[in-house]
Amino acid sequence: MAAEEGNSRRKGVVLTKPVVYGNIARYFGKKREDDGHTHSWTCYLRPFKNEDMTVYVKKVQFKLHDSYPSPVRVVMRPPYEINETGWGEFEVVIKIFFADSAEKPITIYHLIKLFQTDPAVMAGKKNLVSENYDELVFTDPT
Ligand SMILES: O=C(Nc1ccc(C(=O)N2CC(c3nccs3)C2)s1)[C@@H]1CCCN1
Repeated sequence: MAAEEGNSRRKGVVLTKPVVYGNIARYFGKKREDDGHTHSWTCYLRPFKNEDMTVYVKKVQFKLHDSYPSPVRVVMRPPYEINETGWGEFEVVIKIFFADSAEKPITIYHLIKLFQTDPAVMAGKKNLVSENYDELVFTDPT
């Protein structure tokens, strides 16, 4: 009988990695003359608790709107974030690639939020924060 093929997956083990993703934004106070941009923003993927994500993340790709130069931005090391400016809200596609090549990449969709009714945010006196909590779940990890 052929020996059972070695399988390095740890059956029945589930690893959960809590993360936060989203953006902060700040109104310039007025439209920028040269390009019409009105806000600076940072789109990010962070661990929910302080931990080194490089243990299990190989790289994080942020796909911006095609009107941005080099819209596919790859971040190899923390902080996994993109700093940009703009004038409107659009969807960023965040794709997480894992150190374990057996793990398929995970895709997260985040709408860049710039506008909020809070007067301090509207006046550019306070950052807007738009973020979500999620958990990356690995079953039978290697
Ligand atoms: O706003 C929206 N889409 C946007 C896509 C890109 C935006 C932006 O802010 N920018 C492009 C970027 C640059 N262009 C040239 C150099 S960088 C600055 S906004 C939609 C339209 C209706 C509702 N939301």
